[in-house]
Amino acid sequence: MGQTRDWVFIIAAVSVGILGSLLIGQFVMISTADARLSEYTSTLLTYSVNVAQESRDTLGKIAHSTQSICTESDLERLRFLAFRTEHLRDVGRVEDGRILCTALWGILPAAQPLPPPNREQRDGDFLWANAEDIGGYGIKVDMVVRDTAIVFTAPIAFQIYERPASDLSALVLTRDGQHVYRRFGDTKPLAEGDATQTEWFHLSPQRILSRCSNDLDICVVAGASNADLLGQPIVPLLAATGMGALSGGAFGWAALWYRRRRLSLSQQVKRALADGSLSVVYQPIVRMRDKHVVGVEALARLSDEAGEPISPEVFIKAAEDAGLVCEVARLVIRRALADMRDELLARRDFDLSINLSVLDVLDAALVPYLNDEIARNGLNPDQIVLEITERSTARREKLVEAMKAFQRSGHRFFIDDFGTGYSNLAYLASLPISGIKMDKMFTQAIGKEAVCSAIVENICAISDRLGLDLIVEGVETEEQAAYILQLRNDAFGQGWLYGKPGRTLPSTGDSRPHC
Ligand SMILES: Nc1nc2c(ncn2[C@@H]2O[C@@H]3COP(=O)(O)O[C@H]4[C@@H](O)[C@H](n5cnc6c(=O)[nH]c(N)nc65)O[C@@H]4COP(=O)(O)O[C@H]3[C@H]2O)c(=O)[nH]1
Repeated sequence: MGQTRDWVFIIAAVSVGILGSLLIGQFVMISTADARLSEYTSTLLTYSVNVAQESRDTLGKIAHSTQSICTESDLERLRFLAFRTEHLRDVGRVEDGRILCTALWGILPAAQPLPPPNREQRDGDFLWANAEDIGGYGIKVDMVVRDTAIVFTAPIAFQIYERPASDLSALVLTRDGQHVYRRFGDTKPLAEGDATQTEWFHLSPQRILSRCSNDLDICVVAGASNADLLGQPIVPLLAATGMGALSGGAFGWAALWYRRRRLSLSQQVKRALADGSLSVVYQPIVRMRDKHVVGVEALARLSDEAGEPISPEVFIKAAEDAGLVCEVARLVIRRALADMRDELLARRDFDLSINLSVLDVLDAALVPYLNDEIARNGLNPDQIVLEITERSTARREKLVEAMKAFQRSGHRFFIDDFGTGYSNLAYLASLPISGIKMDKMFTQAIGKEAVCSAIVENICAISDRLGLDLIVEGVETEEQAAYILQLRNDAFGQGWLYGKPGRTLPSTGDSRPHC
């Protein structure tokens, strides 16, 4: 059942991955198409406006001429104007709807009647698009007439736009769309389309964009039709699908693995609590100047099904997440008090340090539990040292209150892993503590990293000034011990130099490692 559910989850993740990658692919395609379309529309509009502006300027110059029309001097001026234009083929004169003369043809032997115009503009200009058989030569041409002036747009004026890329098309037209100046490519989809389709939320593969001139009655509606991922060649399509399937599958597998690992970790803690296989080891704490053992730290141990040890930092976190950490604390307290009972009773200067998580300290039922266990074993509460590592400042006030409850019962607190996380100096002042444990990362940097050595010096000096005991963690070499001792002669030490964590109590004063 569980396996079937896992497979369904993986298949769902693969499907989501494929869908996601196809969606991303489609987004990439449309944004690329939109960028091309925007560029194409802008350049075509600019070009069309230039052509129209040249027509208008030339018409203005001819219409406002004071010359009598089609006289030799008028023709000379027309030729001059025609010669200077870039996008016009010819310019001329009309009267009563007939062409009388042009710069190119001179005076026509017979005046040529104009066909009815396609459009009359508000400013009085008449427009013809593709007017046929002008001059009787079978020529198709675009023309504009103003008063007695006529200009003919050069048929090749838009030549560079005549053959757009196969997926592009465009219409150059008036703002109301009634008069089309030019068509490029297959403009059928443009007539049917919606010019807002380049908005990001339109995933349509047919992209349409419309832009208009601010000054002239000219707009460009352009379209790109190649923004369809599914219409692409099979290889990139398969590649996108494969990538999506792979990433979806990998994500699904990783999520399952993470869930299983977390589940199994908390289940292992639960089982170990039930069958008692969660064990406790003890590491000696010594007075560094004479290596006299003054106490032990109880450390919880858990192994996986293959017998491999699981780091306490990992399973304690899992226990915290699964709401089991208070049970772990009770088991460690019960075991450690029983294991160390004889030594604690025999030596009043011998302490037992127990790690508590913040959740343990906040657990109001733990104080009576600890007191009951101490009383049951006939021990002194001041021989029990509680170590906490504060990693969050969020519940500081509550934490201080809870710590005071333990303190009232005679227990002492040490801040563990001092120098990491939030256990800073300002924090020290606010906590009811007897001492600090300097994190092993500083000890192990002694003689190697100048910055850490400086921190060690400061920790030694400040703890001394505040009257706090100092336990130095992770002492592995005589050099580290010597360095600490010249800073604080009364420091306590814990580390492999004095003894590794072991199941049994290290014998008093013995500095040899216990494994
Ligand atoms: N490299 C090196 N390491 C040394 C040396 N001397 C001691 N250590 C290791 O340093 C850690 C000291 O414990 P901690 O700072 O309280 O840090 C502890 C403590 O925060 C937590 N922990 C362990 N047992 C318990 C428990 O019963 N309850 C709670 N809440 N936390 C626990 O897990 C942490 C890690 O515990 P361990 O893996 O046992 O790791 C232990 C110990 O094995 C040394 O010379 N060199």
